[in-house]
Amino acid sequence: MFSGTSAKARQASPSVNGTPKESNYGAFQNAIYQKGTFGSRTLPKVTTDPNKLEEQARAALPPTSYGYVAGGAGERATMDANRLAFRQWKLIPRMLRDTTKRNLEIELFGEKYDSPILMAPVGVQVIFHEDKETGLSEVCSELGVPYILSTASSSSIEEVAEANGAGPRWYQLYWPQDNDITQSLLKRAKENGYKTLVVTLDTWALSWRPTDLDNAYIPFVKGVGDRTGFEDPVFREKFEQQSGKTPEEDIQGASKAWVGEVFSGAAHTWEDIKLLREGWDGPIVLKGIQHPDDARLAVEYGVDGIVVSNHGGRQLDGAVGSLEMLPEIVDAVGDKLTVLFDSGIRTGVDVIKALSLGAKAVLVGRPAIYGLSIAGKQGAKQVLQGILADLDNSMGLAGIKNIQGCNRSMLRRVQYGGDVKSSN
Ligand SMILES: Cc1cc2nc3c(=O)[nH]c(=O)nc-3n(C[C@H](O)[C@H](O)[C@H](O)COP(=O)(O)O)c2cc1C
Ligand SMILES: O=C(O)C(=O)c1ccccc1
Repeated sequence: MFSGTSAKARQASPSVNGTPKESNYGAFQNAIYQKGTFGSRTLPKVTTDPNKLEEQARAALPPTSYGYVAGGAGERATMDANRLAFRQWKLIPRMLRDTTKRNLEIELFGEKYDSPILMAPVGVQVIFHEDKETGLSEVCSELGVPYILSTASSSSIEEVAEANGAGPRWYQLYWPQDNDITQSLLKRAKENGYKTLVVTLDTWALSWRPTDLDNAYIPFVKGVGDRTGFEDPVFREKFEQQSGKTPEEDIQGASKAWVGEVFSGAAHTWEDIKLLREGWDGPIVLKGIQHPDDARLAVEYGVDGIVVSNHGGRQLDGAVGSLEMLPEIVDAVGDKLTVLFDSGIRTGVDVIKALSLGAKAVLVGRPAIYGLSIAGKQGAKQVLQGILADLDNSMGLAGIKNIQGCNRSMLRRVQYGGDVKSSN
């Protein structure tokens, strides 16, 4: 694989006495050119073109898995809106600022991170590649990218912690109805070194997803992606008491019970945030916020952060593009809690736009999963490295030296949106 941006390599240039740590994500770009020009000509198996990635993944995957990751809700109007929202902001580059050396470091909840990119929680990764969550969390650790493990994972909380090793990891909660089960999940996440809790609010029921409906494809009713539940001591005990069987003896029954716990009702309300606090002393981040008033409520209820997200257009169709809401939300609460962003990030420039509109960091979903689908964990690593290299390079070209340099003075809102996709 290409060298250049491993955590090890970057440890060679730590920040000393407050001297800014220099990024070397650009080494990845150089390595690709070198290999192609002078080397074995083993060019990247995974395309560097953001507009071709989805197509490569389609060729690599069974139609059901492809439909699951690439699909969205309804007529995909929210998915389109996510990309169009990015097209409406353009960068205004600055010159003669000597940005040859950049620093991409950020701080979230008192912890330093190498870059403003996190791996979004994505469930059932085994349907994309056998490397699944363990493999992806391993390469995220190599890149210093925080890995957010989904409750709907196909690897266990414990296995992922081991694969992720010393890497930063967060835990995403699909919030069970039963508080005993919730507390048990929080305890396991905490014991296994997950530092921040991300509570997803927008998927208390699955949306109308035509591709999956036409394929009649829903992995977790057959036990795939249900390990978190099946292995949970409290869920097991309750299920066994009720059915007289272990989850393994009655996979269908246990799947139904587990899906019922996490995806079958909107019983939670703002007051319930207190229940989460009982079992979690670390930072709590609410994922799926789109309305400034909900952001204000998040402040009122004392959470530490939010992810401005519409779940990558996979939940409510016809919803506003996620980036569209970001500036308003930042204006409403940006100094009171940490605002993160996702839905539609495809390039390094997208990252600059989201940060310039006030997000402190962004989550990347589908692109990394396409990489995983095409070439396993190394494929996912290439995609994430590519976005990091593009971010680093584009910051330099725009005249931005560090993350603080990403601000609204860098942006112009335009009327022309252009196509959702362009090709060359
Ligand atoms: C296949 C797939 C599975 C997902 N599973 C989860 C999940 O288990 N939990 C969650 O909070 N979000 C989940 N998401 C949403 C992502 O965390 C993220 O919000 C979204 O992918 C961001 O949009 P993007 O794909 O355009 O980057 C999933 C997304 C995809 C594509
Ligand atoms: O598909 C999703 O978007 C998602 O969040 C999910 C829901 C259930 C299981 C796995 C992923």
